[in-house]
Amino acid sequence: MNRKELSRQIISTCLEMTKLGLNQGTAGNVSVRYQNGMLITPTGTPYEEMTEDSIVYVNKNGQHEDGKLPSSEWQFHLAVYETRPEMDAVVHNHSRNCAAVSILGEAIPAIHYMIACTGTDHIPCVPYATFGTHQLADYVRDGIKQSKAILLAHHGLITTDKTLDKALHIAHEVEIISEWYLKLLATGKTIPVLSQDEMRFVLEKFKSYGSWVEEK
Ligand SMILES: C[C@H](O)[C@@H](O)[C@@H](O)C(=O)COP(=O)(O)O
Ligand SMILES: [Zn+2]
Repeated sequence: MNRKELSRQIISTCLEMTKLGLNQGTAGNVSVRYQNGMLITPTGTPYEEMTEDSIVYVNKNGQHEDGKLPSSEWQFHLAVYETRPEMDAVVHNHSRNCAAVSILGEAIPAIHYMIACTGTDHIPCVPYATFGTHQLADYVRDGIKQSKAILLAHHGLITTDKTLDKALHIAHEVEIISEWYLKLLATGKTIPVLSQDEMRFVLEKFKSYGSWVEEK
């Protein structure tokens, strides 16, 4: 796909993220793998104001094209592409329930089988580091090896997949799961979780189920 088309897809993913209630203000950023690096949203720009020309090319060494400033989180986007060569899209947001759960600094366990949409049986949470830092990118590099979705403590969520649609779809699912988890925690009761065997079974079934099919 050419740069123009990919840039359009990035902007429509951002707008869809807002429509789904997954973002507010200028929080969040979106990228796709492109040539020897990535195309990424500009920093601090409301999604409604973005045009194809606003999208920034950053190469794999972190150099960006002149006259444009990439997202402050360009380092963690590159870290995902380095760590997961099979993935081509990254979505980051501060959705309400994901950001709230991230403050606990703990993984979400297998409270519901839909967690399997992340490719594993829990949603890991990486430690806090200041936004836009190398340290945060290092935490992301570690976390994203385990799952297509990771919580960033005191911050939000990152998802990755082969396409923007899929990465956004996972972000939406994880937001709903986070909401369920917060409701369950509020009961004060012990929360039952699915067994590892059951989650392994669901993960297998997802390989041939609907939009969760793994493309080779
Ligand atoms: C302060 C920023 O909002 C930070 O939280 C970053 O992680 C973010 O989500 C948006 O930053 P950019 O506009 O630089 O992409
Ligand atoms: Zn952020």
